[in-house]
Amino acid sequence: MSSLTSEFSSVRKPKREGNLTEPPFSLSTIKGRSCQRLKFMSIKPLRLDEIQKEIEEAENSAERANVYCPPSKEPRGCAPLQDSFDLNFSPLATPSKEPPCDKFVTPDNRIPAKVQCSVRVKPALPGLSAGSPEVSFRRIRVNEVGYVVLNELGKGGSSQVFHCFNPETKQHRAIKVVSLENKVSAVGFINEVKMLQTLQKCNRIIKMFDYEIKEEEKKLLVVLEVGGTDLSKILKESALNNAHMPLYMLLYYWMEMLYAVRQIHESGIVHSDLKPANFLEVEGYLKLIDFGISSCIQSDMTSVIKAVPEGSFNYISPEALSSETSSNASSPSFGKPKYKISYKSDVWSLGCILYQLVYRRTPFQHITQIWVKLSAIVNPDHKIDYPDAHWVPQKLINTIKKCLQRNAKARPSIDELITDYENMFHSLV
Ligand SMILES: Nc1ncnc2c1ncn2[C@@H]1O[C@H](COP(=O)(O)OP(=O)(O)OP(=O)(O)O)[C@@H](O)[C@H]1O
Repeated sequence: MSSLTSEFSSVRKPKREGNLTEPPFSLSTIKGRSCQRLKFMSIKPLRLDEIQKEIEEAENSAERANVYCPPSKEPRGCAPLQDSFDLNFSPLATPSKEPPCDKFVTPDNRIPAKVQCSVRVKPALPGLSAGSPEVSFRRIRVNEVGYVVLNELGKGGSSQVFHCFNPETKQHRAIKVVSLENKVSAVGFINEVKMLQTLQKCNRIIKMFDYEIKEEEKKLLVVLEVGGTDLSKILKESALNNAHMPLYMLLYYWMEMLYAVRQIHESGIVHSDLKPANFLEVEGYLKLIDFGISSCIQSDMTSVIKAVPEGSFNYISPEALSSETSSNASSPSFGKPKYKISYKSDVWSLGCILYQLVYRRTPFQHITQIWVKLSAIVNPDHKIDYPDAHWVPQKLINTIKKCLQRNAKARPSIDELITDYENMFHSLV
């Protein structure tokens, strides 16, 4: 953990929850991938997260059935009553049998329906008669601020996100609990915290209120504003309906994505992993989350060089898969592959998402063999299919075509896409 600690020490730790604003950082890192295995691949996807995630999820499914509980003082499951938060509600009726600690019971009044608490009978505690129920909550402490865990909001490769409640301030928060066991993905999460700090002034970026590294437990806890559904879940639901997404919804999501990405590009940041799961609905807006592999671009540059390909397979740009090698023999990177990522790489990913909003699949999703898929993405002779889509204006299909050009320079900028969108919108109303 020593290298991790030093990475983190460059990030100022806020004492208490508050508004975080820090100067930009210029760290470019890798997240969640196996560099060793990549050495043996002819086409090297920089990011094997999807595959790794599935394997890890399968391995850890039993463990993840339980919510996070700091291991130090309390046994997994129930905390002693005196440590519980006073939420000012009556305990539940005594259950006839002692339920297992991990079984949650949901009280039906005074607290939100989704609140989960554990109940066990423990006789002869001060103030409680024998057989009285002990009601305690799963809790998470971040920099001495206590939060009650309400329910799980989502999972990532090495993280769980919980809906939490601060009984003192009565505020709802999302707390991301990240395992730092894997040093490679830990670097990505450190990058994410730094990027989030940089972007706190932007209203289309998820708000981060606080964070803490629990070194002994090898956990990073990040306190965020609570969002609703992410765009991938919205798309899945819409696909289940077996109907096209209504045009007004489609345009709304497209506009929201453009405004969110414009904010990061204006801040000199390339996201590099734009996909529906990384756009979260918060109070009617779409906000960006997950900056694990994003990079700062210096003001006098237009691109950044990466050592390995990065991004999710169905949204990754051709340039993130095509390596160039340095021809300068005196350069330390001589002979090593380099991948040139620019703002236009995000535009490609946005084009893939817009394609998915229209056609309910991504442009290369039908190619199941991974290497065939990656070859198709980089191959200019592979023509992307644009079936008839009479339910959307042709201008929208043209926008997708402009975004999905293999020549990154030919793609429009975010500002141009916003102008296109506004013109199209005005012609529709
Ligand atoms: N602030 C939030 N409010 C509500 N839900 C959230 C919030 N943050 C994350 N989630 C949910 O949790 C899921 C996982 O979060 P996130 O993408 O940040 O994790 P990750 O570990 O970085 O993921 P990945 O492994 O894909 O990089 C999201 O897709 C989303 O559904």
